[in-house]
Amino acid sequence: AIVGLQASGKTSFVNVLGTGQWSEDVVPTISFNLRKVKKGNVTLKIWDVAGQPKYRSLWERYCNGVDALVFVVDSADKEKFETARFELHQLLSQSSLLGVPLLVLGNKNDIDGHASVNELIKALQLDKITNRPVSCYSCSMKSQHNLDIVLQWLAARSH
Ligand SMILES: Nc1nc2c(ncn2[C@@H]2O[C@H](COP(=O)(O)OP(=O)(O)OP(=O)(O)O)[C@@H](O)[C@H]2O)c(=O)[nH]1
Ligand SMILES: [Mg+2]
Repeated sequence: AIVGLQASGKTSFVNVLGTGQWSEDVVPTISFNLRKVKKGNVTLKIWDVAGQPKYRSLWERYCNGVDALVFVVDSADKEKFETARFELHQLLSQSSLLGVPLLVLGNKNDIDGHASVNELIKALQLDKITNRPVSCYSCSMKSQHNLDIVLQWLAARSH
């Protein structure tokens, strides 16, 4: 399941994974989309969940039972880090999601002044998450930077 605040780039991520192509042409998600992406011999079944405030109460429902959680952050929008931190820890406090591996993506690293991985770890208090494996990568859907290691991370959590 892919969650995170609105406009962080969740749908762009799924689009780039699925088509290999970047497009600016993306609309805010309403509720959720279920997407299937085949990469080599792995088929990813992805819940792309909407990030606007009114949809955030849905996140737990779509995260329940998944092999991995991906939390996408706009690393160039530092004013939203506090809200992102709050929503992430709120989600992880749900007992149904105990132990599920977490990948935090600091997206939009093509934009000047974006936060580094270390800044994200601090701002989102990722060091306080002790009840599951946690990884954090800086990436860009636009330039496709680090998409290869993101895909490797996901493939390693499949069964
Ligand atoms: N510069 C830059 N822009 C990006 C990147 N990824 C996404 N965007 C832009 O960010 C905006 C939001 O992208 P979406 O993929 O719709 O974001 P979302 O997280 O799915 O948003 P919701 O569906 O509302 O939760 C769009 O204008 C994208 O073109 C990136 O890596 N770099
Ligand atoms: Mg979306």
